[in-house]
Amino acid sequence: MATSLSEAYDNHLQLKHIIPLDFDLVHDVPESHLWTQTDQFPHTYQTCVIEPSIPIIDLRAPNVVELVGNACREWGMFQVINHEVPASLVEDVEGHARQLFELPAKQKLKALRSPRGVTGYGVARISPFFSKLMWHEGFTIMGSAVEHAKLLWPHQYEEFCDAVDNYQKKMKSLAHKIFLIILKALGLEEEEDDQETCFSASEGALQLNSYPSCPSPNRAIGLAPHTDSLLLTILHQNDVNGLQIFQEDMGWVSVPPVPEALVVNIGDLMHILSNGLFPTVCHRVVPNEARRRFSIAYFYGPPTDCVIAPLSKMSAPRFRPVMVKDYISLKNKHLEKALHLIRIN
Ligand SMILES: C=C1C[C@]23C[C@H]1CC[C@H]2[C@@]12CCC[C@@](C)(C(=O)O1)[C@H]2[C@@H]3C(=O)O
Ligand SMILES: O=C(O)CCC(=O)C(=O)O
Ligand SMILES: [Fe+2]
Repeated sequence: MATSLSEAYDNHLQLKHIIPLDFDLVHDVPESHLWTQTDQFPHTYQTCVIEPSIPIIDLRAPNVVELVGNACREWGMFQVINHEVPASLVEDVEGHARQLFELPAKQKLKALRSPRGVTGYGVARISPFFSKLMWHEGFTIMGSAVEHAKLLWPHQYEEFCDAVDNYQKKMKSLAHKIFLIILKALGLEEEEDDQETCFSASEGALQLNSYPSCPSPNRAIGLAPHTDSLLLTILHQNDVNGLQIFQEDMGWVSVPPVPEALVVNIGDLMHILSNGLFPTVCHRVVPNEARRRFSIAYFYGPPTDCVIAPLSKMSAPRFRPVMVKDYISLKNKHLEKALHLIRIN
């Protein structure tokens, strides 16, 4: 029987790795969230001084394949405009996310993720890998959000559900469109490769992120450095800075919010498909002292029983074939080391 995306993520967590801090109650960064002096800060805190900019690509540009290909090779990330997702829908979902995270902690805990579950309210899934907690709270949706939304708003959950359903549909078709552009950039014509057939039934997950304003932003982290696991991620950010990507030669580079643009980044599975040609981009979020940041991330991935391997046209494969669900388990256990475990040396 096919494994669903949420089943693939099933692993048992302790409550301390699920319940976020009640940020309304704190006026300083508690010990549990203090990230200075930890040897777990994987890279320096320093941000890049000359800010190079991540490409902004018009999806209607005649040379879109070339632009996307260059951005994927050089950055593993780009922003898209003219993506045809209505601004009103994005604003609507952002408004609902704001309403959700502004509920009193007691109310939000009603929709807490279960220790084995993947959907609902809680800290980021990567939290157990770090000794310090993050200045962040999240709400994960896979498929319908009804079950959890009913617990939050027993009488008016429908508006929330309709908005996120609609958003997921739009994201899915946009993600598929961008995925096909990326395949073309890799020199593959539609339906040329067997793997593509598997991808046509791709799945997705939606993550609402909230990063409350932080009294001491240099001593806390919004979201610790990580790469996204699936094929690609499409992100909307509100107008509060915070997202940064790590580039070997430059350090941390900010990804500024651009009105109406969506951020696209390569995930681990795309890195494998491209045989390492496209980097899976390491990113993090730094907190803001004055304002609360919101983001909405859509993760696009193939069905979990699909096998992922470098595209057949690539010579000298650098990764061995892996089933999506097995890669997810590896990532759940080993985080960023997962990619090395499937590398052919
Ligand atoms: C479909 C996904 C993708 C997940 C896991 C699951 C649901 C939530 C996603 C995130 C969201 C926050 C960062 C991340 C790294 C995390 O901790 O949870 C993401 C992760 C991944 O890209 O692996
Ligand atoms: O909030 C952001 O900008 C980043 C979110 C993110 O990296 C994620 O949800 O995986
Ligand atoms: Fe991410």
